[in-house]
Amino acid sequence: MNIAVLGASGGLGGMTGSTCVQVSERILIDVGTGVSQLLLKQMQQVRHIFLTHSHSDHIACLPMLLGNLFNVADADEPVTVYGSADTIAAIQAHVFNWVIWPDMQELPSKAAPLLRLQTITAGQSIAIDGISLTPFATYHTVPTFGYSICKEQQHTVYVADTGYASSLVEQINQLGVIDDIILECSFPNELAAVAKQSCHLTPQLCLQLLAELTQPPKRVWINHLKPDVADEVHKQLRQQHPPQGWQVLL
Ligand SMILES: Nc1ncnc2c1ncn2[C@@H]1O[C@@H]2COP(=O)(O)O[C@H]2[C@H]1O
Repeated sequence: MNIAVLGASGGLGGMTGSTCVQVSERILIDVGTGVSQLLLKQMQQVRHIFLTHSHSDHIACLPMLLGNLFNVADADEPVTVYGSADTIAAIQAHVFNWVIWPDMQELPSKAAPLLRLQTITAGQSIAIDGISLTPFATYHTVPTFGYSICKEQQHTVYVADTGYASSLVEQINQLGVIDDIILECSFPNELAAVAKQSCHLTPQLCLQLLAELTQPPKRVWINHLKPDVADEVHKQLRQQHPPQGWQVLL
């Protein structure tokens, strides 16, 4: 996998920070607390941020990351934040509202802003620096995108937060040959009811989803374990064996 998962936890207090995936020096998916793995100079290189959804474990550090870009990004090379219409509307209303954080779409000036918010739709590919990112809908409590990422002849699918749904299986089956899939597994099997209610996966549901993929991914990476139940999820993942195995991202 030629992509760095800087934050693989589904919350706070885990082995790593919360969700942040570095696709390249300039491209991130989500800005959870895992972004703090980057040095200041590395943060200042980021210009494209793809959001999966509006939950705070995925956007918590977005305002402060933009703060670090204030003196380096400019109208010639602004920061673009991409997301579904729902996600963009949520961060506009609840983050960049001058109360939680200044609206950086108006700074340093409305004419030449630091930040652009760009709505994207499922199936719409965005190409940046030879890398293509295509969102698809997952099954979660708020509208959520996973991303199909094609980079250097490698196809990685970052599934993001999701529960089990046959519609998700169909979506992934349409993505073609997958080298690496990054799948969430938030709760242990005995919390299946909580997983169902909050639209997340358990080890059993991960196995079921993988078994239903028509072209099995070459490698499976698991993330987004909830910190308070992570030990049990680890144990259950070790006891179950999809054909290609799976690795838990820390
Ligand atoms: N009924 C529920 N619906 C949604 N989220 C819930 C519920 N119960 C607990 N939660 C927690 O709230 C969290 C919100 O972020 P997540 O979706 O990552 O994970 C969710 C769960 O850990």
